[in-house]
Formats: sequence, C-alpha cells, structure tokens
Amino acid sequence: MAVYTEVSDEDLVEFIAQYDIGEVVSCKGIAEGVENSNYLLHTTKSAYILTLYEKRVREEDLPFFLGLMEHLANKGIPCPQPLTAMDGKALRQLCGRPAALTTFLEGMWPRKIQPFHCEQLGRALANFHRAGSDYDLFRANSLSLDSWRPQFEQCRARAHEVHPQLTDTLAREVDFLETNWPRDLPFGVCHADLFPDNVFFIGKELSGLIDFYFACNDALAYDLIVCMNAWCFERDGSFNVTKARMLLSAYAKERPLSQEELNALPILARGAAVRFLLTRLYDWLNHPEGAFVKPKDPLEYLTILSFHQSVGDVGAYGLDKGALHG
Ligand SMILES: Nc1ncnc2c1ncn2[C@@H]1O[C@H](COP(=O)(O)OP(=O)(O)O)[C@@H](O)[C@H]1O
Ligand SMILES: N[C@@H](CCOP(=O)(O)O)C(=O)O
Repeated sequence: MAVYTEVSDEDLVEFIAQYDIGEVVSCKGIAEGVENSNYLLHTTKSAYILTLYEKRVREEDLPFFLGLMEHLANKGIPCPQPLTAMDGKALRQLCGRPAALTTFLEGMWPRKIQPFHCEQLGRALANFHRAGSDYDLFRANSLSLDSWRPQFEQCRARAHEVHPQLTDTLAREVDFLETNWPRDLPFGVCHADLFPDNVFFIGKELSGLIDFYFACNDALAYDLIVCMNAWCFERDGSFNVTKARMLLSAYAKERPLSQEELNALPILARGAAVRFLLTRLYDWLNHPEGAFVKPKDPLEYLTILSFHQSVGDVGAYGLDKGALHG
C-alpha cells in the first residue's frame, strides 16, 4: 500500500481548512501506486486526491508537474487538475512533506489489456504531446541516459541476487546505450510513465491520464516506446505485435513519426527497458523491511530488454519500415 506518511485527523482538518472545498467527510489511504502517499478525500463538496510527495519526487520539480496538469487540463486533456488554496497556491506542506490536492477522475485502469486499449492510448498520447508543445517550463529527464550508469553502479554488487546474468547484461547494455543513443529526435513534454495503472477507462473509452510525477522533456518517440513496453508484452513475457501495431499506428495517425524516429524505435525500446529495470532493481534490493509497498518485478524488464536486443528494425513491432512517417 502506498501510504508512506500517515496524516492525523487534526492535521487533515487544518490542511483542508486552507481550501474552499467544504468539510472533510472521509479520507482513505489508497493501496495502489508505489511512489507517493495518496489519499482519496471526500468533503461535503466533492471527491479529491490528496498526494504527499515522497521518494523520487524532488520538491523543486513540483511546479513543473502541477503546472503541466493545469496546462493540459485547460487544453482538454483528461487529467487531474491541481486545486489552489485560498491563498492562490497549489503546492503546500502537510506532515512535513510537500503536498497538493487534485481533482478526482472517474474510471478504472484496465487489468486485462486489449488491442482497443492500445489504440486509444496511442491517440491520447499523441494528443498529450501536441497539447504539451507550448508548455513553457522545462524539466530534463532525470532517469535517462546520464543516470543509467550511476544507477547501475548503486546496484552492481547485488544485481546477481536477482538474476545470475543481470550484472553482465546491464554492464554491456549501458555501454551500448551510451555509444548509440540517438540525440536529435523531436523533443517535447513526455509523461514518461504512462503504464496501464496510470490510464483510466470508463467502459471502452479512455477517460483519464494520471500520475505526472515523472513528466519531463525528452524525445517524444521515447515516451511512445515506454508505452509499448508497458502495454504490449503479455504476462508470460511474450510480445503482442497486434497491440504494438495498434498503439504505434494510432499514435502516428495523430503525430506522424519521422524516418529517424522509426529507425530509432528499437534502441529507444532498449533504453526504456533499462530505465524501468534499474529503478525496479534498486527498489527490489532496497525494499524497507515491513513496508506495505510491494516492489515491482525487475525481471519483467529483463525479458523485455532481451526481446528488443534481438530486434533488427520496426518490422518487429508490426510496422512496415517507412510506412508511418509524415
Ligand atoms: N486524480 C485521480 N483520480 C482518481 N484516482 C486517482 C487519481 N490520482 C491517483 N489516483 C489513485 O491513486 C492510485 C495511485 O496513484 P499514482 O499517482 O499512480 O501513485 P504513485 O505516484 O504513488 O505511483 C491510482 O492507481 C489511482 O487509484
Ligand atoms: N511504472 C513504474 C513504477 C512507478 O509506479 P507508478 O505507480 O507511479 O506508475 C514501474 O512499473 O516500474
């Protein structure tokens, strides 16, 4: 359960009194999520999400995240909107942590991914990228290429505890990525963590995107391929090419991919696999004793990485080479 910081009734009532949102009716910790403490708050006026920022979220990045949600919501992207308190500020402190309230989005994240989910995701991601194109704050991706070697070094001595080949695989892969990582692809604001548990559907319609706390400026095609890794592999580790084709082609209908982007997809996919393999590995090895949060399995991403290491070109992702560029 992702509640790292417990909020007492007195602290909560004092916090809520700073907003014009009525009186507290209930406030329950949310079991899902791994990064922050989230509570579902009901007041006499409405339902809200209260987030206390923990772990990887740096306080100085919060204006970027909260401003982005505001910017996107104003452009019709279905995402939470930060609430400003009566003093006009959205970012506050609660129990010694930075904290904010956002609107509650209806919907459920899909437990069993179907190709139509991937198609809607592709369209929504392209719309997100378009809507973010005039957002004027900048945040570099702190979990991209430059961070992979230091993150690996933090885990190197114990990576073999998770898998006997993991140390060698990561050492070779980080070398490969440092030499070959593409640098001139179209850049923009990326969500960078658009996993199924961050995308809500009502029935068959995508109804909301949440969890903007890894958002950053990076190659737009990297964001797309983070989604492909997260949505298009089955539980047994096999790649579902139909889902990938639906995702990539729905995206490209809204934002055509250049030939350079298409050529780069396999290496972007390797980098995106390493990015989640490393944070999961760190969390797996440094899981606090007795914590309620269940760490995610790093080996899922070792399987995904192995698949992309064997890929020659985008034909493996269900695309005709060169078919999607504008
Ligand atoms: N705006 C929102 N509307 C509805 N539910 C939300 C909202 N934000 C978060 N949640 C709920 O909280 C859970 C954890 O949120 P998330 O932002 O993914 O946490 P974390 O950043 O800790 O991973 C989500 O799976 C969802 O159930
Ligand atoms: N999506 C990441 C973990 C981050 O968790 P989230 O609940 O913030 O999406 C992963 O799967 O490793």
